[in-house]
Amino acid sequence: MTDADRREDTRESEVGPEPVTVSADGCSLAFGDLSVLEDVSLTIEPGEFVGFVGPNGAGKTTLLRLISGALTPDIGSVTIDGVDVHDLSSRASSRLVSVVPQDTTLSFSFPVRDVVEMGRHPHRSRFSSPTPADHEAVERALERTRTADLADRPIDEISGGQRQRVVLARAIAQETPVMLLDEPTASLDITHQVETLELVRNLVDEGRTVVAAIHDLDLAARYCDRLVVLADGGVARDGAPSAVVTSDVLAASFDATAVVTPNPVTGTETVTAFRADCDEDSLPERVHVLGSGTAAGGVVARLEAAGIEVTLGPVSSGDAAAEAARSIGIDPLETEPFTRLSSEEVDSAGRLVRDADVTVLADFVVGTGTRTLLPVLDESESLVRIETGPFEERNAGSGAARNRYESYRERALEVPQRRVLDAVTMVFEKSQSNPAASADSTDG
Ligand SMILES: Nc1ncnc2c1ncn2[C@@H]1O[C@H](COP(=O)(O)OP(=O)(O)OP(=O)(O)O)[C@@H](O)[C@H]1O
Repeated sequence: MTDADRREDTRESEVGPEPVTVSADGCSLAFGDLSVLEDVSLTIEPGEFVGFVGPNGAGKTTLLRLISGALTPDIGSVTIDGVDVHDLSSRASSRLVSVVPQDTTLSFSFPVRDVVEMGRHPHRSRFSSPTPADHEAVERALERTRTADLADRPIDEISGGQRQRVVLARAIAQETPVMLLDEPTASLDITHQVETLELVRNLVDEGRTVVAAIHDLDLAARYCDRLVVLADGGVARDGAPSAVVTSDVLAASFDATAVVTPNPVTGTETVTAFRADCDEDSLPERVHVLGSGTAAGGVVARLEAAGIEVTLGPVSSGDAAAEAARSIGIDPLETEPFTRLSSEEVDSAGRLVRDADVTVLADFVVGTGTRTLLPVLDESESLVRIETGPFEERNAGSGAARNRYESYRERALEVPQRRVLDAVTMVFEKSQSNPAASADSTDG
């Protein structure tokens, strides 16, 4: 054993067993004149899965590279379990931290198994052959990433997504207490995205500390314990996904118009972002939505995200639109399903329509519950309608009421169904085409 190896081994034993803590303390870094990170401090606790999120160019990769020791901060330091990463030999640091880079292109043509086996190098002394334990670790990593069937293929002859899983396998075979992943799901199809993040989650549950830059906020919220938003050179927000993935944070850090609703299946935050292509000063202040289902729910969410005051109803309790509205803090005018509206309910609906600058009919159904509502539409200054399926099917058997509704349909500005989530744009178009918004509006 050389002196250098002995020094490395001493440092390795100082680092201690897993799990470990990662800390960045007052880190600043500039590339020439471009300041990328300024005074960034954060601590990642042992066994935590932390996601770095933020707009393009915010410094997520740069911070990961600071943590891995590939870059040195101009000011500040990064420590892993109290040891400055720059005091570690490259071998010692490779036994502590594995990295899956954003660009997984490799400049050689080795078989996949050999690439994964490279993850074992930090565990062996130079020039020694792989041990049975090394072989086992490699096979386990191939299995866990479902790349065993690729093991004999040359790395430069597999797809980008397959290569990404192989590079993750190499990092797993490295058996480090800390893993740094830069966009680990970027080239993966939807099944492999979920599979990969569940695998990472398992690695975390086994005690590893994982930090990953992730663009997909829904996936980040679903799998990470904690999210750190990087923006404008610093940590803009740091906390549990539910505290970080909010429309306010997205507006402030990503300059995004977005609505955040609970995913109906996972219960975690789901982000729906929209184009910001309207002149906000010309938008109506208040819009009433009449309708049901995901069409009405989507319109409500979209308008609310644009800062418009939105009302909804009457809508049957339990309807998807009512649920969507409530999840973003809007109280709909709710009624019993399949029952005639009371005169009070019709009056309330009339008030909401009158008070709104624009009324949106979103998959409005002319049924027992809603036919008494039709006269209320006369109160509307400006109608927009969206139908995401055949009107005839939805309203089959509605008889005379249906004929009456047809006249309102004709008056309404029709928008194609694919634009349900462009509700702001269409409402904007309507208010532009009808600036006076007079009570006797007959345009359409
Ligand atoms: N080696 C480099 N030399 C000069 N500038 C660099 C270098 N690496 C990154 N930058 C710049 O630093 C800034 C941060 O880049 P970084 O890759 O860390 O951002 P990111 O948040 O990971 O972005 P993305 O989401 O697009 O992957 C960018 O403006 C980028 O152009």
